[in-house]
This record gives sequence, C-alpha cells and structure tokens, in this order.
Amino acid sequence: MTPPLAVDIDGTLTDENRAVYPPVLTVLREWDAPVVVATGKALPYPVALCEFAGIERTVVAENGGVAFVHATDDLLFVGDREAAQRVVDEYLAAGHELGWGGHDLVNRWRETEVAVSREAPLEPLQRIAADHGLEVVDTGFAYHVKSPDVSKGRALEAVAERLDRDPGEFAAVGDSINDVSTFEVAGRSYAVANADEPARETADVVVDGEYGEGFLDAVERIRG
Ligand SMILES: O=C(O)COP(=O)(O)O
Ligand SMILES: [Mg+2]
Repeated sequence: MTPPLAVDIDGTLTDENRAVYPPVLTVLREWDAPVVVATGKALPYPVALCEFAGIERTVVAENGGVAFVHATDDLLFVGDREAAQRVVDEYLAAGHELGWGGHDLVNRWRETEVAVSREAPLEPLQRIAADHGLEVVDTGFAYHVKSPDVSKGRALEAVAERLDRDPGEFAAVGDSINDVSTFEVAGRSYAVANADEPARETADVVVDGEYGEGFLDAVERIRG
C-alpha cells in the first residue's frame, strides 16, 4: 500500500535554481495516499503548489508554525510572530537589513516567524534571537527566526492526527535541517543527495539523485 507522504519544497521538489521540477507535479497528483507539503515558506506558497499540482491543500508552512488540513478544514497555528518581530526590530535597529527589498514578499504573509536573507549577518541575528528565547534555523535558502518549540515534525503529528493517520505511517523526503524533525516522526525518511549534513545524518536513506531527481529516486524506493 502506498504510504502517506510528507515532502519539503525548496531543494526537494525544485531544481538547483529553485524552480519546481516539472515531473514532481505528476507524481504528487497521482500519489495514492495523503500528501503533506511541509515547508519553511509562508502558507500561500505550499497552498499554491498544491492547487497547481491538483492535489488537496494539506500543508505545513513556516517550519511548522502554521498548518492547514484540507479534509477537516483545520487551520492550525503554533509560534509567535510578535516574538520573532521583536528580534527583527532589534536587528534592524542595530543597522542590519532583512535583505528582501522594500516590499519583502518573503515575510508579507508570514504569521509565526520571520525569515532573513542569508546575505545578512548571522551572528548578531543569533545573539538577538537567543536573548528573546528564539532560535535561527539556516535552511540553506534563508535564516528563519522561530520558536525552538515549533517544527515541521510536530506540525506533521498534528496534521496526521486529523487525517486519522499515525505519523509513523508517513514516508518523508527532504533536504535540510528543517526536515530533521519530519524525518524523526515519519516511519521512513529520505534525504536527496544535495541535502545538508543534519538531514543526511537523520535520514534512513540518502538517495543518489539531487533536487527533484532525488525526490523521484525516493519515490521509486518508497513504492518498492
Ligand atoms: O523557506 C526555506 O528557507 C526553505 O523552504 P523548504 O522548507 O521548502 O525547503
Ligand atoms: Mg528544503
């Protein structure tokens, strides 16, 4: 039987230029069990991906800060945007920038955390975050200022419960440190070849392919 799937976006469903790798859309559409798209991006991104892939909008966004379950119409919030905002305000007051330009579409729809460009200095961000009891997660695509209690894995547990599934039934595919918690709660986990060290170390299997090709490799193994 096909297991439910928890899949990351950036670095896993994309190519090396962060464009969605087209063959993955067919795989998602034809997946014969629930699919949970679990990302560090704000909610509209995975929702749009699901819509364009033609699948139910069941998603984890903001590294677990927000989740939506299509079947039960549940919108779940964990995490505290105000706390993250206080960190950012201090960071800006110290003369740094978030690095996303004036309209900052990266944070515009973000509700429980704040993302900072990897071109911005990390050390002061970490220091200010720690002063506020928050952490900075580097996904390889952005620095995320978030509560240490929030994770994709915990959100997946909440989503799985609403889907009447055990988290251990899930197969998970991802590429970075923000997927480690998903790998820990899923029954089996696959890191794509471009994955960072924490993801590679936690995954049950590191596949040969990179990016979207790596996702297709994982799918082949999951299907057996
Ligand atoms: O938003 C990021 O930094 C990474 O996004 P991802 O979790 O889909 O890889
Ligand atoms: Mg990723």
